[in-house]
Amino acid sequence: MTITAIAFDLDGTLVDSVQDLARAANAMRAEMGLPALDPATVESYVGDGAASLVARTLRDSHAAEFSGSEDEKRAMELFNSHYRAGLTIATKFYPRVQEVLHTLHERGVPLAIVTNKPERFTLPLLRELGVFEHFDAVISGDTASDKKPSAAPILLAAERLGVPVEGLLMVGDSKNDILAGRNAGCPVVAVSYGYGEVESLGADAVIHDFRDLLEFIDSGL
Ligand SMILES: O=C(O)COP(=O)(O)O
Ligand SMILES: [Mg+2]
Repeated sequence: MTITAIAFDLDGTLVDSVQDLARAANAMRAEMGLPALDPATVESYVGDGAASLVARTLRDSHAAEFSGSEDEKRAMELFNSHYRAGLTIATKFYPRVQEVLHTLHERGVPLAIVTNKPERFTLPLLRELGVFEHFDAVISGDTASDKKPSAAPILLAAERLGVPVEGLLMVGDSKNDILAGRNAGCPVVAVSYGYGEVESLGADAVIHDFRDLLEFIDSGL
């Protein structure tokens, strides 16, 4: 397998954003007269984009999906404004992410972000963390025709990077990332430290430390 480019998931893979997501969700809940949720509960609701996160944190239920009710619309507006005002208060890169991104960028490997987070958060977050310039394509949850687990955002990333999708490695922390990679026909590496349980989902490799990505890539480049 020859890897010519890499697409990274964002939340749970490059950055731990749970504290800021939980703060925004709880600020929304407080304004709606609801008690706070603990960050671990909010973490379990992350992965399918902001609308799902808002519906789930509003109802405190994994089964909740955004239906467009007046309550949900108000919750969405509140969440959006609180999260946009504090995208990187506590959000941090996981260990060794910056050094590996820098190494890959220096080597000239085309890099993309493929996240379910909406553009209005993804773009300023990458800028605030100082890594926006490392990426040749940024595909957010509302950039392509559909979100992960659809293949659409990965196919769009490959098109924008100008590489065949078979050589684009998808790196992610959740079932959605692995399924999207499989649906797109590209190799997949899962990280074990993120928000999803990935050990038995059929990724080509599961890594526990971000630096192990270099070894995986060097075996295929
Ligand atoms: O915003 C989300 O729900 C998850 O985002 P991710 O695709 O970067 O993990
Ligand atoms: Mg993720």
